[in-house]
Amino acid sequence: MSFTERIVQHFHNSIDTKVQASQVLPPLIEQASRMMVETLLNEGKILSCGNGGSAGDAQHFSSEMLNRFERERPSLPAMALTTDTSTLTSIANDYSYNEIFSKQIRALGQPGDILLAISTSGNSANIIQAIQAAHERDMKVVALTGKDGGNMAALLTQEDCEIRVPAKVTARIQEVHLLVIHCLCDLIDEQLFGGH
Ligand SMILES: O=C(CO)[C@@H](O)[C@H](O)[C@H](O)[C@H](O)COP(=O)(O)O
Ligand SMILES: [Zn+2]
Repeated sequence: MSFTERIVQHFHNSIDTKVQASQVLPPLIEQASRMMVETLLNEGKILSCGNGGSAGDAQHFSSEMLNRFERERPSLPAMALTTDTSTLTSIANDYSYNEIFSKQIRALGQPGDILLAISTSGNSANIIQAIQAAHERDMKVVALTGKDGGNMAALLTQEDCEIRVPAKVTARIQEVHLLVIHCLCDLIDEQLFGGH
């Protein structure tokens, strides 16, 4: 296979994954957006976390809340837990990498806030502990997952929402996660500032 064919194959795989996801995820994305709007209307905030590419997605979401998505509107309260390297390294160094998000949630999370927990496998230990900490703080969880949902899926309650991409390749799952994030931003703006 030439590099061009290889690249085209990536594009086609990504397109196919998005088509499959479009057939199952819309109701879950709508449900998650309504959860987030309810939190924001009640003076709550959205905390986000993930590892690697998903850390980028966590920051992508918070930046579009704090700044804006596509329309001019006031800033919305969100915070990625993946950016403060002094906090991340000190928690990992003094306690465990598994606690880098949960320790922050115990300090920052308030009842009614939402945790956006992103993991393509659903098995990253620090995301598992983040969800446990969020529940301890009476927060709800919106989980972006993939594969079989991993151990995260069993942790989620009826109050939470899991948006699980029907795919097994991490990169393809992440490509859908980013589209989901943009759908969430659009639906949040539409509910808060649009006609709905
Ligand atoms: O972005 C990629 C792969 O495309 C990687 O950096 C990936 O994010 C890392 O392997 C993460 O550690 C995977 O964690 P998770 O998605 O299973 O929670
Ligand atoms: Zn990636």
